[in-house]
Amino acid sequence: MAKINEDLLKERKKCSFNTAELTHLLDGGKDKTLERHSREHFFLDDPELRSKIPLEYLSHKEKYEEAVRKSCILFRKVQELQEAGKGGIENFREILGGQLGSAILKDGNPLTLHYVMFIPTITGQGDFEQQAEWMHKAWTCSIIGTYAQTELGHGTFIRGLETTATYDPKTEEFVLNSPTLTSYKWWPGGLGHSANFAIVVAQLYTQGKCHGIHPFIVQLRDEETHMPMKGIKIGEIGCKLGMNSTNNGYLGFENYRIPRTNLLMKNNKDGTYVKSPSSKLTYGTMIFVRVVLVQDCASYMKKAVTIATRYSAVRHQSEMKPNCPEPQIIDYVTQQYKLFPYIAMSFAFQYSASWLWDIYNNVTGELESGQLENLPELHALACCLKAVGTADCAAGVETLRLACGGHGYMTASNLPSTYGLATAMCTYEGENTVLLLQTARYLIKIWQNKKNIQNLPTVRYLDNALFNNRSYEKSVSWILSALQQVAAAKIDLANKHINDRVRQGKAYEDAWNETSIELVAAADAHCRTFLLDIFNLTVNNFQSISPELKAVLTDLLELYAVHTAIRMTGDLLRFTNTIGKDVEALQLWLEELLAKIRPNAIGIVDSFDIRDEVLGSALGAYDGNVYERLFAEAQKSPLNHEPVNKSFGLYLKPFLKNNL
Ligand SMILES: Cc1cc2nc3c(=O)[nH]c(=O)nc-3n(C[C@H](O)[C@H](O)[C@H](O)COP(=O)(O)OP(=O)(O)OC[C@H]3O[C@@H](n4cnc5c(N)ncnc54)[C@H](O)[C@@H]3O)c2cc1C
Repeated sequence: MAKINEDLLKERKKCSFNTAELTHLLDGGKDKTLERHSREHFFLDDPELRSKIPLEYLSHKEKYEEAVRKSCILFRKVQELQEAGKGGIENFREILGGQLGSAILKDGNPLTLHYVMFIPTITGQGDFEQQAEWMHKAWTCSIIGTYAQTELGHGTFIRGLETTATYDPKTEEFVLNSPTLTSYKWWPGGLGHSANFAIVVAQLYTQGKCHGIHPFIVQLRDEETHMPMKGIKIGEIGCKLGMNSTNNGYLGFENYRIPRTNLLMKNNKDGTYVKSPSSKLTYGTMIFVRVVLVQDCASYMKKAVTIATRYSAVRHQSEMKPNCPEPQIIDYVTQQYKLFPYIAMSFAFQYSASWLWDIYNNVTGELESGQLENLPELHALACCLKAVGTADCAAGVETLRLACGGHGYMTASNLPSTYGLATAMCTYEGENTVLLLQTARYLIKIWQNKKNIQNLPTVRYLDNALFNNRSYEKSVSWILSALQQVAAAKIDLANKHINDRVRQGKAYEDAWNETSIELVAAADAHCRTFLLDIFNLTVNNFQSISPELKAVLTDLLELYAVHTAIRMTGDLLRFTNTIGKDVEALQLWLEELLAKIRPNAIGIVDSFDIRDEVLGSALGAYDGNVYERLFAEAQKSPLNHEPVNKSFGLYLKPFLKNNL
């Protein structure tokens, strides 16, 4: 093993708790940690899954080809695990998500949609015969699918999609068409050149009537030659801010015929179809993906914060006192403020994600037995957690990148591509503002009718939070109560403004739109109370952990609470009993917590136990040999493989000589 940087060695000695204890707690037990290690060993120690040349130096085409090569090996290995009886959802979670997935395929996986959307949609929306026909082929990867919903002209508003599927009773087929340029499918991952099948969402026409959007299974390419089928116009959409190997594609149809049985829904022979009684079941897949995204937020945040915190311990800069040695940058309080709140936030995301996961499983169980009452509450919560989680994660990764100064701007820090992955999450699977408005719609409904509110655990607090008015005290419970009061007041005010506007003669929809800035803020505040509430409950419920670890987790909980409160200072002053003196007290408390966390910062990020291959960063490796690693990475630049580049002879030399 390489020599460990002296500063990191000292930091590790300072740590007041057992890092392995925290690792096991985060993994859900020692056996889970061992299971994760064995999975990491299985994937990360396979030389075939390493790239010989850093992705950044490959052309767009080469990046894609390398990603397909690795994806195939990756999924073959998953199949191997399944055949050995070691299959489980965790393998898919890890290799598709923020840990192993982004370590092996830094710029995205062109086959992800096959597992994340194609298979779940067939499971969720195909009838028994359709599942029998397609699931085996899909699971064994004899076909590769994607999910084609978004079009050039419409993403959020799916009822506005323009692709048509017109039933032809003579041949018992649907005829697919893209009547306009804006009706071209645009964005689906893997659609460009990877998938040969897709779930296509299109407007269903039968007997001259439109029945709205429906999902169809559509073959895109020949299973042998991979040539596009006749009537299919297909390609890749081009370069993006990040995720450049996910092969996002476009797709158009010209009188393309598919069998009637490819409509994913029970429909009878003559095409007069019967709508599924429980279309709400499709919410299940959407909620599932959002739960996974909140987990990914925790993963990306842990990665970024590990990189930036280790780097901050190794990096020395400037003088704090004249003629004293340059301090580690982690000793600047402004630096601590850029790092530690995001360490705390990783915990908040992880705890809320696991809470959401448990509730999701309960509600899915209820759905199967026909109970739908708890679905709206879960849906509202999943929407706002996805929106607030991804927005905070993207902003956090960017803050952490800036915290690494110039070196954070290097792709070798792995912070730029982590940002690319994080910020994409703000848009896909429901654009964030739109999702917050969906949560707001639920909150307004609850506000207007509080009859059953005590049976709804995530909104129960709204019953009387408007009157909390607790005088300041230095406790998480006070902050929670104040945040709840803010959320309630914002919902109340937005509700009042909608009603005022309606009273002035505005249509409800216009009143809603005119109030939507406030509605989004109300949903955001509601979500932040939830994140803090769950963090608080989780830490308080830990029974069998050591007092040293409990103390660290309490520091992080308090930091998360105070940081949230300070970010909402204006709201606290406006809607609660808080006065200027209390804000000053909060600020002092924040500074006190930063100082308390300082000696344990490296220990905490070490406990995340993220392998160097997953961090993929010259700045964040366990050994802290930042400068050596940066130098080694620079040597990989193809420009450094020859002492003089040909552009000298071609352009520079004539230019220099002309200027003589
Ligand atoms: C990396 C990436 C991968 C993707 N992968 C897929 C995929 O595999 N399959 C697929 O089908 N799609 C995919 N998409 C598309 C994605 O689902 C859409 O981009 C997303 O749903 C947002 O829709 P939009 O682009 O039409 O944005 P728009 O809806 O046009 O949003 C633009 C702006 O309008 C605002 N806006 C829109 N509607 C409202 C409203 N009702 N109220 C207030 N404001 C509103 C939004 O807040 C936003 O600010 C992907 C997108 C990205 C970035």
